[in-house]
Amino acid sequence: MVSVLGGGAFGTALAISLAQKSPVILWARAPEDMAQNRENKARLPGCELPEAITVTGDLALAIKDDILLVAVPLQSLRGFLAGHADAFTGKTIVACCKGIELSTGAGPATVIAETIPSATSAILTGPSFAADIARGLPTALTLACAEDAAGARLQQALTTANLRIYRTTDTAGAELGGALKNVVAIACGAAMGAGLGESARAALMTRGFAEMQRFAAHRHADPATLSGLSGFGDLTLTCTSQQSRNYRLGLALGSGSDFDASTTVEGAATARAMHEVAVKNALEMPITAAVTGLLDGSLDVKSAMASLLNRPLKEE
Ligand SMILES: NC(=O)C1=CN([C@@H]2O[C@H](COP(=O)(O)OP(=O)(O)OC[C@H]3O[C@@H](n4cnc5c(N)ncnc54)[C@H](OP(=O)(O)O)[C@@H]3O)[C@@H](O)[C@H]2O)C=CC1
Ligand SMILES: O=C(CO)COP(=O)(O)O
Repeated sequence: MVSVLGGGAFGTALAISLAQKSPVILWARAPEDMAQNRENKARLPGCELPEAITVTGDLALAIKDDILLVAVPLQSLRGFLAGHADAFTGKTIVACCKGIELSTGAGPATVIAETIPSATSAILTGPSFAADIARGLPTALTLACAEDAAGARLQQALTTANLRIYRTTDTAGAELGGALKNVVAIACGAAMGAGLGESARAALMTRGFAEMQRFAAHRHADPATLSGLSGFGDLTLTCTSQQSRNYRLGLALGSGSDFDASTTVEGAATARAMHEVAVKNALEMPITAAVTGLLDGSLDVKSAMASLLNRPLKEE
């Protein structure tokens, strides 16, 4: 059986999809409202929880299962796993989060390996809005697991009628694609919010993808992974849809409107983390630098765009 740990939008959507096949435990740290109303009104309104889902706040009950999907934000992942390290010993842990840790520069697969070395670690990533999955719309994701046999088992276990899962052993590539596309989505949102137009967005997506490939090469990821669902696929979705919170943060920055600071926006911390790694390693990441400047208030969109346009001319 599969348990989903984390009662946010994505965890709830995955539980709803998996419940088509077998019973699922959905653990949340505040489960009461969801358990009572059979709906995650706060994070995924309008999606009824099927009977096959048991909502619980009892982590010991949820961790009894073999396959544990962990859907908490990346910056909380290490603390969450370390806080229950004994219970996670020897389990199969699939991180369902996207980002790079601010304190270490590590992605989710590395965080699992460092905190629970006895676990089999994997990542589930790719272009998918929680609401689409929960509504049963067709979605394709990437399951990355360094151990191919374990990856194949997870691929079978997690595929549902509407969730088609591809697999790879390149965990570094999969985690970087999912993390870095959020930074580019903030840049694209900012350009659109400031009225710079769709041609500017296409340029940012393309040159942002070049930054993603550069960063991934630095981490010895397979370039082919970046061209797949977890990289190019998710970049396309996130940079073009107002369903994306990263894109919406960018829109707010670009248009000078308010944004609810309690929203989960993985790209904000990831931009800062990437920028730090890039500076330390002399990696050329101008869009990431511009997004970091927008986020810390040291740049406005006009000067951020000027900083990109005024760089020395180069070959593509
Ligand atoms: N939403 C989407 O469409 C998709 C999201 N993702 C990824 O999924 C991950 C989670 O995002 P999402 O579900 O959307 O976010 P939400 O903001 O909807 O929910 C985050 C959840 O994480 C819980 N949480 C936060 N910190 C902790 C902690 N320390 N211990 C336990 N639980 C914690 C929150 O609990 P509480 O409610 O109690 O605060 C909340 O239930 C992100 O990395 C995101 O990039 C991936 C694909 C699609
Ligand atoms: O990762 C996602 C889509 O694949 C969700 O995007 P946001 O976190 O920007 O909402």
